[in-house]
This record gives sequence, structure tokens and C-alpha cells, in this order.
Amino acid sequence: MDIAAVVRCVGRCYVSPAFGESEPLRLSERRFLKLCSSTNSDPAGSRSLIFGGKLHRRLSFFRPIMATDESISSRSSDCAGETKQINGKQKNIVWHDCPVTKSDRQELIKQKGCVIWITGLSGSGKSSLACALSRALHNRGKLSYILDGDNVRHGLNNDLSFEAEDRAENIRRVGEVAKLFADAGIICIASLISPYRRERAACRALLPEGDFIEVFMDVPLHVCEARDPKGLYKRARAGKIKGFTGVDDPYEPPMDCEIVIQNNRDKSLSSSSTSSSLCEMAEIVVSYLDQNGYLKTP
Ligand SMILES: Nc1ncnc2c1ncn2[C@@H]1O[C@H](COP(=O)(O)OS(=O)(=O)O)[C@@H](OP(=O)(O)O)[C@H]1O
Ligand SMILES: Nc1ncnc2c1ncn2[C@@H]1O[C@H](COP(=O)(O)OP(=O)(O)O)[C@@H](O)[C@H]1O
Repeated sequence: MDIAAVVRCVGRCYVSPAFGESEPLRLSERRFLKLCSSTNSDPAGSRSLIFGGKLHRRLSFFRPIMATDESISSRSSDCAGETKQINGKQKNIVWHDCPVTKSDRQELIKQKGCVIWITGLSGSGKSSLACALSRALHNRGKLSYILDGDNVRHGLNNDLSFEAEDRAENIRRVGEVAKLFADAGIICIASLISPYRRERAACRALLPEGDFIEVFMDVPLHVCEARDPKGLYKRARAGKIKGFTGVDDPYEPPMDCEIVIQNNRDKSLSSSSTSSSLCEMAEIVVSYLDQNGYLKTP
């Protein structure tokens, strides 16, 4: 491994607390190489970096910023990113900024990344609205992606139950992923029951002001229950599902959200009428996005 190349590429790096220094340090190539050759032993094991012949095996503390020889050689000084320390449980993790920014991505796809957070009871029409909205945006040439509660629970969140603590974790993870999508410049549509105000507020707080757009599917329980497309309310009423939202688990409606949709039509309506009402609902959200500048380069 070419250490000089590492230093040139990284430019600015942070010394791990394993070195006994916690403050960011700008290392010159000479100082870095000196550090490499001098830091070779520590009786307590806290300075256990051994450089020289086995150098490459001992550089794991730099992994977030140095990666492999191959990736290093492909970087040039004008494309190098910035690192900074973060707060959190993981003391030795550093953030690496990329010079291609959110603004660059938004300019490329001519839209502003945001999160449309659709909340409501099971059967209130969250997934239907998410799909209709994604279609409406697609037709306008706008890039969106749906994170549906049911779907995400098939993969990323397949370790989570419907206990309160797991629902909170489900919402937290989806909030974090949605934030990444928004950072990519994408209009991320998250559709999950997300029954708790506190967790929804925490997801809102992850995003810049205005970029979290909460949509409440305001549908009475009896309408959702009459629809019961998956037969889950029936099973919950029969005691076969415990802790079902609206039946024996709480749902806290938003008190101050951006959009309220009253999707009260019952299931006896024809499918063409349902789809036209879905188009109308999607259009409400599209208009909001349009009026607030999300459908053009910011
Ligand atoms: N106990 C219980 N309570 C509520 N919902 C249940 C439950 N068990 C399974 N399901 C099915 O899971 C879907 C909800 O998943 P979510 O991830 O959106 O829920 S939550 O936000 O974590 O509360 C939900 O999907 P939707 O009907 O689309 O809302 C149900 O199909
Ligand atoms: N506007 C509407 N009119 C009539 N039925 C609807 C409407 N919106 C949704 N539905 C129906 O309600 C059921 C639940 O919708 P869904 O989108 O799966 O809700 P959720 O994702 O909130 O559980 C589905 O059978 C769907 O076709």
C-alpha cells in the first residue's frame, strides 16, 4: 500500500482515540509517516498500531476514509471528500462528505427531494394513495420511491413485531431511509400506519424545515373495517391477532399535519370510481408539491 498516496488523497484526517488524541488533526504527509513508524507499541494495548511490514493490516481505523488502493488511485484531489466527527454511541466513526451535493443531484433531476409521510389506520388507503401519487409524479417526469410499511417489513424490518417498541423502531428506520432518499433528490413516499405522534415528529425532525410533508388518511375506523381487504380486522375482532391498531392498540391522529385526506368512500363503489377518487387524492398532494417548489430545481 502506498501510504503517501493515502495521505495525499485523504488530506485531512482524524486520529483515532486509540492514538490518545480525540481532536481533529490535519496531518502532513511527513507527520503521518512519522506517526506510522513511531507508533509501534503500547503496554496497555491502546496504541497497538504496528507499522512497517504489516502496515496495511493495522490501518483499519482509517477504513471509512481510505478504502482500497484501487479506490484511492481513482480519486483525485478535486474529488476528495471531507470528513468530520459525529456525535453518537460510536466514537470512532467519522462522516465522509462527498463533493457531489444534494443540490447537484436536485439540479440533475430537476426536482427537490422530500418525504411524503402517509399515516393512517390499516385500510385507510395509504398504499393506494402512495401508488397513485407515484404514478402521477412519474407521468410528470418526477422521480419518486415508495417505502411501504408492509413491504419494508418483508426485508429491512423483518425482525420487528407490532409491539410498541418495535413499531417505534420500524418508524425510526423508515424515517432514516426516507431521509437518505430525500438527500438523493428523490420524492420519497413513506406509507405506514406510524401510529405514534412522537415517532412521526422524530422523523420530521430528521429533515430540513418543510421537507417532511405529513399526509393523514382521515378515515373512520368503521370504514376501514368495512373494507378489510386482508381480513385482518375480522381476525383481530376474533382475538386471533393481538394488538391490532384501532382495535386493541392505539392510533394517535396528527394534530397539525400538512395535508388531510378524507378517503371515506366505501368498498361498494365501482373500481373506476375508486380509481378516480385516488387520482383526485394524488392530485391534492401533487398540487401541494408544485406550489411549494418541489417539482422544479430549487
Ligand atoms: N397488529 C397489527 N397492527 C396493525 N397492522 C398489522 C398488525 N399485524 C399485521 N399488520 C399488517 O401490517 C401492516 C402495518 O405495518 P406498518 O409497518 O405500517 O405498521 S406500524 O407503522 O409499525 O404500526 C398493515 O398494513 P396496512 O393494512 O397496509 O396498514 C397490516 O397489514
Ligand atoms: N378512495 C377509495 N375508495 C374506495 N376504496 C378504496 C379507496 N381507497 C382505498 N380503497 C380500498 O381500501 C382498501 C385498503 O386500501 P389500502 O391502500 O390497502 O390501505 P392501507 O395501505 O392504508 O391499508 C383497498 O381494498 C383499496 O382498494
